[in-house]
Amino acid sequence: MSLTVDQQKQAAARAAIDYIENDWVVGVGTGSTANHFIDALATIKDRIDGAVASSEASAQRLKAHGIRVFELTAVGELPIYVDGADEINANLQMIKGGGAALTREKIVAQCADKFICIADESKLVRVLGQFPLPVEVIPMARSLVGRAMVKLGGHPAWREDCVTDNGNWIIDVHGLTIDEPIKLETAINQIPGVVTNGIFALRPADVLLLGKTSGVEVFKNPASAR
Ligand SMILES: O=C[C@H](O)[C@H](O)[C@H](O)COP(=O)(O)O
Repeated sequence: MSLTVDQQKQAAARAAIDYIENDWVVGVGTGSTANHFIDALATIKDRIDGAVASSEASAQRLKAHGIRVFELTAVGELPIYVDGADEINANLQMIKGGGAALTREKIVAQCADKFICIADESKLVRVLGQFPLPVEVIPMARSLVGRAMVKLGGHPAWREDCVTDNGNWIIDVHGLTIDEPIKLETAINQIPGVVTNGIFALRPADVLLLGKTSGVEVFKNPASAR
């Protein structure tokens, strides 16, 4: 058996189904790996109550499968959140937002008791930052935030063709070596006009289901009690 990258994503997504208990409302992420998870969730839709989506795209896909989609405000807390990542390190800290859904993803993840990251093996890195760091900004703050990112050692690029589900813009910051993810996540979020940035270190994943060419490997966050 030698799984392709897409098969690795699908295998990780299917493995996440084992963590879903009856009558749960499931927090659902965004992206190609999360799409595999939504498709897998459809196979057990009769034993769950529904889902909370982290993007309009995921909400549409869930609804197309006949899965009930709740507003987060109607549910409050969630037992679980399942999502992909652009990069993840050994502490299960991540870069997310390649699909511009980072802010809603961070909000839904924060409401979840357990965060399961599903990813193909290319996403596992030693140090975060090879993938350009997405930062969601209020449009009028784009230049201000860009200059601040240069001071932090990055090379910002405006994702010109992108408006987020929240009506904001994305700056992708290249050239960062993120040795201290919590520190940088916190620092960037202090810049006026930043909605949030794509470092998920203050709230890392609890479990990583990593699809590899040989199958799925499970990593547990040693710092997590969940
Ligand atoms: O905004 C998008 C999300 O953070 C995704 O989870 C991330 O980009 C990974 O996407 P994919 O599963 O397509 O690699």
